[in-house]
Amino acid sequence: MRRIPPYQTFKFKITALLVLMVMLASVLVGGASLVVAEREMRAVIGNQEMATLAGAAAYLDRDISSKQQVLRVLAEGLQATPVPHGQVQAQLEQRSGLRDEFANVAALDRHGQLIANLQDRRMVGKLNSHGRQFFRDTLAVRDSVVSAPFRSVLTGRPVVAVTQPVLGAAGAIDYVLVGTIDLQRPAFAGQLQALRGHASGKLFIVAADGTTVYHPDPTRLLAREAPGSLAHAALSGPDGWRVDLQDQGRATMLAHTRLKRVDWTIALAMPLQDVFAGMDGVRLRALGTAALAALLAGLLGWWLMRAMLAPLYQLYGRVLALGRAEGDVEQFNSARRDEFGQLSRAFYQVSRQHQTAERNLQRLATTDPLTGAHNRRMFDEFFPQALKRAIRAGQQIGLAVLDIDHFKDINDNHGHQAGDAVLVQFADRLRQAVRSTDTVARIAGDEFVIVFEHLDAAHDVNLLGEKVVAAMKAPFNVNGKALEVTASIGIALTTELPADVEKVMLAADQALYCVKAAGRNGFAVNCVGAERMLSVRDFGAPAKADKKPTWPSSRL
Ligand SMILES: Nc1nc2c(ncn2[C@@H]2O[C@H](COP(=O)(O)OP(=O)(O)OP(=O)(O)O)[C@@H](O)[C@H]2O)c(=O)[nH]1
Repeated sequence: MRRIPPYQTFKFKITALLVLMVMLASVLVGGASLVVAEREMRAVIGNQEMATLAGAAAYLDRDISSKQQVLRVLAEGLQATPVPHGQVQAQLEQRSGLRDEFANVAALDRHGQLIANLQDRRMVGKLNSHGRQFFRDTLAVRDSVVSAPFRSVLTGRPVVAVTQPVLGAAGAIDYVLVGTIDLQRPAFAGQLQALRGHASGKLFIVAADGTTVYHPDPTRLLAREAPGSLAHAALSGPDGWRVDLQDQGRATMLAHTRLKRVDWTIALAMPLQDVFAGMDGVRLRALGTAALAALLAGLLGWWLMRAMLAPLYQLYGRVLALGRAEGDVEQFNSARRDEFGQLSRAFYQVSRQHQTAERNLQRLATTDPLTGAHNRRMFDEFFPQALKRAIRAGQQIGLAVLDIDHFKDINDNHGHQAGDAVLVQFADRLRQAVRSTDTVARIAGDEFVIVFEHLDAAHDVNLLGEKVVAAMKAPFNVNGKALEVTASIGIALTTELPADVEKVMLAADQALYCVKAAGRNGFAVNCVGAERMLSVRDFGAPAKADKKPTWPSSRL
């Protein structure tokens, strides 16, 4: 039988299906978990960034607030003991702590004229800041203001200014103290840099008008941010974080919050790829786990399939053995309660039906349908073998050829059906007359044969002929009518003959011919017996009962 390629086997297909299903399930579950985890992680990271920014904003608010406080305390001191404008410079220089707090502290009279400058007293009188917005605002609100960032004329560095008006005795503004904060001073930049969190994070501060207050790239300081930039995005939305922005072609997470003391927004931008770098590893591990699970499932599936399909392979082996006539169909009558048991029992039933049909066919092929006796075909197969068996066993075998006398007349006078009924009864009587080991066959219309087996040498062969003749003595019952039926019988014996089928049959035929020639209704063992029978009839024995042959057999 043709061998199935391994990849076409049911086992392989089920295993492949199992592997695919496990992989699919792993990918689906893993993928869904990753999506959820990623979303959760975004929220966690976003909230972390917001907390960082809140800390940074609080730090800046405190810083500016403390600087305003320093100036306020200074202003209150100067108000308590008013000094002429010319001595303000000396007052400032006496407060050594001011240099730690500010890049520079200056004083402007009500017209914006520089009346004191801590960093460089030579500038006094040479500068007027009347046009500066923070100066005008301070005069307008009569209180401390924080300026927009600008480049200091005095230091050339980007700064913001914190102001504090000093009031005169009449309550009017006498002069304005201006403390500048260097936006590039290392302490300020260092603090903000430390707050940016992720290495690739970019922390920046932008004023409400779009001017950059702080940026890790010094060239961006004081620059106006264009619409579409991250700074613009931070200014345009409420405090919070988002992941839908691009920065230099890279998806970016932006968190931003407004300061309380000044109208600044502090923001932190980070490439999403860096934020979720850990997720790539998780993704890879999830994939690896899925592949490993699929492999294990495949191996387990293969092993399970082998174990589960073992009964099927056993069944297959039994069918093959049965095909080689090595097995018994009974072994398929399985008691298993599963599908394999069902299949085996179904095969068993079909095989049994097949066997029965075969036997019926065999029987039909070897049986005469009218009389139920064996037919010519069976006799032709059987007799040569019976002859051989008898010769091997050193036994005699007798072959009787029988012909119903004047059967044509029965047909003609009583009808064909009556003829059939005679044939059936004739066969029945023959079977009852002989032993069960003897074989009766109908070989032509009204011609029968009997094979007598297991005859020992001393057996009186005449008894065989007598038995058959006696069996036909009683009238036949045909449609309620009694009918006298006789037969002519020619018998041949093997011990007297060479073991040759043709010759045995010829001898029996010759004996039959002799009986017929002698007037029918009797038997002869070979020809001599027929002659004796003829002589009996010649002696005038008209009644059927008188025709019983009592003579000994002769030899050819
Ligand atoms: N009813 C019936 N008749 C059959 C059957 N087969 C053959 N016959 C008839 O049997 C008759 C046989 O006749 P024969 O053997 O020639 O002659 P017979 O009348 O027996 O004459 P003898 O043998 O010389 O006594 C024929 O008429 C056949 O048609 C059958 O199955 N049924």
